[in-house]
Amino acid sequence: MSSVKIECVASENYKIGESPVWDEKENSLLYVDITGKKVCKWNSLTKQVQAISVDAPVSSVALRKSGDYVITLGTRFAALKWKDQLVTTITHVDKDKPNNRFNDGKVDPAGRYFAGTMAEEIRPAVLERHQGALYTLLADLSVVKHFDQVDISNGLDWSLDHKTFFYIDSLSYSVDAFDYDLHTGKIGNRRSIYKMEKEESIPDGMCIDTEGKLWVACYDGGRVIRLDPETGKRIQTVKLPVDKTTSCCFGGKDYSEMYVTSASEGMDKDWLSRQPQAGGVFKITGLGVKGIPPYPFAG
Ligand SMILES: O=C(O)[C@H](O)[C@@H](O)[C@H](O)[C@H](O)CO
Ligand SMILES: [Zn+2]
Repeated sequence: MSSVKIECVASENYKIGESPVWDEKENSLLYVDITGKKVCKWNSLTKQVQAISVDAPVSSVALRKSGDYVITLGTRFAALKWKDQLVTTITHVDKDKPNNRFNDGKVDPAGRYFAGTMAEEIRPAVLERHQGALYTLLADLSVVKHFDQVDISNGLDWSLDHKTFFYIDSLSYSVDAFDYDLHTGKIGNRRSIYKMEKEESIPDGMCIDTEGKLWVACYDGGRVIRLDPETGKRIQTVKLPVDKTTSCCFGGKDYSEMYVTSASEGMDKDWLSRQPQAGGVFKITGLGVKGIPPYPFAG
């Protein structure tokens, strides 16, 4: 049996750390601090963090085929040139909703960038309901809207055979599945595959492993849980030393390490003094399971 080890690799008390994504070419973990308005890069060789400040809440970052990155910034999809620290808008969504921002985003196996929106939070998980929608940015830089009435658009990933899309709208306390057509990028036949237990609190970011099992970060639950989408059962729980675990991805050598982001926003002094690593980024080793490389945006 492997023994699970957890280490805090970046302890900067980010406000809302999110969207971890492994950049193999750079031996680095990319992630964002949403309300801290920063895109960060942690170099696994030097252990140093580089950060680029942006002018709006930045909720996700993805690799790009042509090099560099794409991000969701406010209600915009934007291109990020790391070396030049240059951000250029690609396109806007939710133009009629000035109080909205993007949240989690991820690229599908065909290179489409999926990302959803939500109303700005008054405090964690408290916001005007049903304001969000799920979008895709296509390689030709056009945008498709899949559905609206979303509360907090969150974790997303695809099954290993690319026939299922997994999705979390946090306030439904459910992990959902859709049939997925990789050829067209269309989704349908929504159903719930897992309902959160009370102590797991709010489902947030999510990723898949090489065995087709889902890992879900539990916001206010201080853990990541491993789910079998076939049986709808939880098969593992890994607790972290912070409550506000926001998202997870695999990275490192052969994608054998898991990286977990967390938040500190919304915690009072007392809570923060009990959890000094709140807002940190964690590396979990010894899980005995690997992940798959992130797909780059095709545009
Ligand atoms: O990390 C995110 O995805 C959101 O932007 C956060 O704000 C939390 O998820 C939310 O507060 C809990 O639902
Ligand atoms: Zn999230």
